[in-house]
Amino acid sequence: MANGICIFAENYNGKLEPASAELVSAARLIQETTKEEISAIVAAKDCDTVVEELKGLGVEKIYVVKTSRDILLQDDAASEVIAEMLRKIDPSSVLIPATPTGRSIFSRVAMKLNCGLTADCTELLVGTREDGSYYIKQNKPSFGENVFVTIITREGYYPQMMTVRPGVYTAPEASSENSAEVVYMDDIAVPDSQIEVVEVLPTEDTTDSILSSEIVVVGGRGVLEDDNFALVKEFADKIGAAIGGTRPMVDTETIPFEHQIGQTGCTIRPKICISLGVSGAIQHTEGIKDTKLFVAVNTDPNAAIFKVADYGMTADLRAVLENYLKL
Ligand SMILES: Cc1cc2nc3c(=O)[nH]c(=O)nc-3n(C[C@H](O)[C@H](O)[C@H](O)COP(=O)(O)OP(=O)(O)OC[C@H]3O[C@@H](n4cnc5c(N)ncnc54)[C@H](O)[C@@H]3O)c2cc1C
Repeated sequence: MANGICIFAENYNGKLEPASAELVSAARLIQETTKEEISAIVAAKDCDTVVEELKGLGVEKIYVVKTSRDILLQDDAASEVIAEMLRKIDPSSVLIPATPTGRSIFSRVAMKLNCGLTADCTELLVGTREDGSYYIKQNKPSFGENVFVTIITREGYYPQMMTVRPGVYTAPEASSENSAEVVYMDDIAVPDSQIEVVEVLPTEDTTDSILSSEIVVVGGRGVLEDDNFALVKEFADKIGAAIGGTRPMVDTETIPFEHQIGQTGCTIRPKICISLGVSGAIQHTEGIKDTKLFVAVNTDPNAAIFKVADYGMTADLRAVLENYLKL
């Protein structure tokens, strides 16, 4: 009988990807109800540091296939190895970061294991069947991000597999007091790959900056008038902030989708968030609710954004920014 919550430990150069560390928190929330063991799978050449990182985060059991080469960019070989690991472990659910690597490898793993794969979840909840068994409610935006749906893996098909959008959960604090059982699966062979990795280049992806920045300036439709956005960029530069926005900012291609904040965008947890010309729709404020200090500027004194702001300013954002930039 399938049992246990298993996390895919994505890693590069001997280090655990932050998106995989966040999954430990998602697994703990599931564990509160199902009481299952939390495990992780590692397939890597340099796995020692990754194993230590997972231990520190509170993973209870770590399954390792130590490889002679890095295989996570070789989807064919990696999916073969991971599918075999999961056949032996037989977990009831597998949580995977919704990164290009996670999506790419696990679509192949799902085929090999003849099970489903829900992509890009933004919330995982636990449901209970009449017979007392549990299942995962895999919530995610769908239909062009216009509706929010709950997907359930068909009963009897295990493991329930889902990729989870980075930034939705916060990684737990690591502790050197945590310990874990480490199981080396030496009998799993690593097959040859048809993929040769020629060179790995750093990307210019700025998503990281919005997820990790301590200060974020968020623009809404109010920023789209005149050349307000140029002022916002100048302001953000001056205070060393990353720029995020609401859906209209993405629809008008003012910012890339990766910088949309909210239910169907990303979740941010900066120390300071300055919101400019944003009305405060619930679908947006969901993505900023964990901000430590939240300041909002809006011309409409009745705007909903003021209900969630720590400090509100009923003012024209242009006047506010121009005055600040004169300082
Ligand atoms: C299923 C679903 C998922 C969604 N997901 C998301 C999501 O992830 N993220 C998201 O953002 N939205 C999302 N939306 C859309 C959301 O409902 C709102 O429509 C959107 O957040 C509104 O964006 P806004 O505040 O920029 O624009 P508006 O609601 O048009 O508000 C603009 C605000 O700017 C103010 N303003 C105008 N000019 C100025 C000025 N000069 N100075 C100061 N203030 C000014 C106005 O008073 C107004 O309050 C989703 C909707 C659905 C149905």
